[in-house]
Amino acid sequence: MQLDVFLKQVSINQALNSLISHIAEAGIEIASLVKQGALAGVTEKMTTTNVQGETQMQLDILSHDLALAQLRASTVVAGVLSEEVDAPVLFETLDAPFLVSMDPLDGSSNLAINGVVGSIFSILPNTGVSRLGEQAFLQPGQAQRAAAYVMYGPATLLVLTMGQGTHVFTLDAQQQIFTLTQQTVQIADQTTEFAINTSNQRYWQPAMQRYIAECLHGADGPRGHDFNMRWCASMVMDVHRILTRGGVFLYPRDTKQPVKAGRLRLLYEANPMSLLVTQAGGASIDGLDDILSIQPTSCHQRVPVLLGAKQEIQRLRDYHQQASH
Ligand SMILES: O=P(O)(O)OC[C@H]1O[C@](O)(COP(=O)(O)O)[C@@H](O)[C@@H]1O
Ligand SMILES: [Mg+2]
Ligand SMILES: [Mg+2]
Repeated sequence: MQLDVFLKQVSINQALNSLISHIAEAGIEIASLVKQGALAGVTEKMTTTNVQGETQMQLDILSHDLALAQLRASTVVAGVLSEEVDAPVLFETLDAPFLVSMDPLDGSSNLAINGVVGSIFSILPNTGVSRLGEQAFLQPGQAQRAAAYVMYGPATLLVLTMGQGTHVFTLDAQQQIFTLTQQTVQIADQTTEFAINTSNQRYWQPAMQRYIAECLHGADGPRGHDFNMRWCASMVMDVHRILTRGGVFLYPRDTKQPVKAGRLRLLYEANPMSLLVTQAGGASIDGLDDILSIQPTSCHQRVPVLLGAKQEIQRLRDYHQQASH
């Protein structure tokens, strides 16, 4: 089933359907640039840094521009918060029904090694951006109307939730149309696979030290079985693996840079991914609290992210609760 047919079947909200179609178009445009690699200059670094102080890749900027143009063209978006700009971009359509928070290119360090990258989108209701300005974006993740990522891998995928399950669409490269290939994804409650950047181990808190130590002890330790490990350095790819074959993805709080609560950004990485994962039967916490219930305090706020298999995330929550007493 093609994306537009699917949208008509599951939602009568034409504005939302149109917005998702424009996000899909942005994904198709970015995918064709990614596939050109060095021929399109996408592996080149810029001399500029973004608001996070990270060196931007040429494709970070191009993806931001392409996605912004599609969101503006939809006419149903009032403003866009992007990883690549300091303050939200407000459109002339200030009373339009939606706001979008986006990471136009996630995992961009992978471009240099021809690895998988993606784009992440969070769709929020417009609760008054004309009055509130950037405050209007500071809504908890549970307010999201939809969330999606586009994954630029061997195949280009659109993974979407509108609050009724998480669904996977694959791009037909010939026709340039997304087609439904997996409906209502379900993440298994248990897993024997974890994803974490262990080079940060010495900075983790005791609860995370305990969880990973127990996994590494495998069959000889308290868990009684061996664990496997994966780390793609691309949240889109790591989350996609969890949606398709299970597991947990962990980017915990650490003391590496004490001013940062975690590495990932709440409004355009943690929240949309948490909605996609919870809609697939998984869980997502910052250690103690559900990510989707966190009240944001600033646009580029960082947050620890532990998401995936429900029972493992509950175990992690227990360990954090025990350590906090
Ligand atoms: O470099 P590290 O510590 O492995 O971090 C990888 C994480 O950083 C990110 O690349 C951050 O995203 P950006 O590339 O959009 O800044 C995530 O995709 C990934 O999970
Ligand atoms: Mg990112
Ligand atoms: Mg990015």
